[in-house]
Amino acid sequence: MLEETIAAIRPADARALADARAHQDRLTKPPGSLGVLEEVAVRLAGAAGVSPPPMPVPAALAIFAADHGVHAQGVSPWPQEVTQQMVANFVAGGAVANAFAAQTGATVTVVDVGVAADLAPAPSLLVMKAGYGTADLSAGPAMGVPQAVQAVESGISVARSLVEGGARCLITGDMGIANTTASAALISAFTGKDAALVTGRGTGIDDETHTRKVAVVRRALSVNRLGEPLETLAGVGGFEHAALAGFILGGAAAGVPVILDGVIAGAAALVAQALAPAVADHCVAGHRSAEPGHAAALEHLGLRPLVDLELRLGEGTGGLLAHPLVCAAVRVMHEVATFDSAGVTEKSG
Ligand SMILES: Cc1cc2ncn([C@H]3O[C@H](COP(=O)(O)O)[C@@H](O)[C@H]3O)c2cc1C
Ligand SMILES: O=C(O)c1cccnc1
Repeated sequence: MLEETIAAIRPADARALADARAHQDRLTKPPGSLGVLEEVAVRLAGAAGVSPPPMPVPAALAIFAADHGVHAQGVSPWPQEVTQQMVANFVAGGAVANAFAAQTGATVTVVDVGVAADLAPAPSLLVMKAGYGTADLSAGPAMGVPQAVQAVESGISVARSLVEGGARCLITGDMGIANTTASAALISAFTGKDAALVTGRGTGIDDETHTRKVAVVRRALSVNRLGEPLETLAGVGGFEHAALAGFILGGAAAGVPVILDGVIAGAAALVAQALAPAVADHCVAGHRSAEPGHAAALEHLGLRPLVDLELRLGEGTGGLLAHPLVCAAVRVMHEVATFDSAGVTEKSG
């Protein structure tokens, strides 16, 4: 399933890109006046292979939840059980992600890919466990490569079934106490940036905890074999990173744009990009998180974030906030008159 998905991902279509740029310049506005939004619409045209690209509605958020053995190293101030408690909150509709999803009309699907407990069944909860939390990545591999592949394929199948159900835009979400530690390790491994530069304060840690977190990330990078993308993922990643990488690949393979959330999605997108370099053509960076590793990941992916509101929450919140902007960018391509059709005189010279 993974190989087939990778093989189905096409780079941006040059003809659709050129058509979209030309169309932007015929619309009744000074060329370039919509700034970054013009580039967003052009990117979506390239990804879809047609200009104008389809409207990215309806949108579907998938929140991948998992626990982390590295939590035992004291890298997060929050107890591990907050992961499962927040899953219950998502399915009850009580989290920030639910409020933002309602605001933009996105559906919310929660996927247990490795929470360290059995959760109460709920209609919006999919159980696709690759394990009950990862092993401590600072002591050895977080998971086996077969487990990583299983979680990646879970993400692919969630993307596929959301698209089969009518979704025309996928938004990434995550929940997993201590997952900013695994994110920093993945980002350091894939970008080559030093652990100290990409390790942030997650949910809010003091200086002493931050120093310990950087040391934990360094240890993770030295005790694990970092080679093939899946080996690196299995060594220092989390089950939600693996599933998110699959979700991103699955959306791209299905021809549907994927709006990335924050640092966890950024780390997962690096895995996806290492497996299928063209995948970034199908992604939109929803926002830039306050986590320093996120900017490093986006730079490596060649993506420019749409929103910068100092968010540091995850769950998909930054991706959800960007969705109306992406919709507006595409709507312009469908609905704005051209100079010819509206009888507006173009600039001279
Ligand atoms: C109540 C609560 C809700 C959250 N929603 C997302 N996160 C975010 O914070 C966690 C990562 O930060 P760290 O690595 O510092 O533990 C992840 O679960 C992420 O999704 C939350 C964290 C908390 C505490
Ligand atoms: O960038 C994020 O998405 C993020 C930052 C801090 C904690 N959780 C998530």
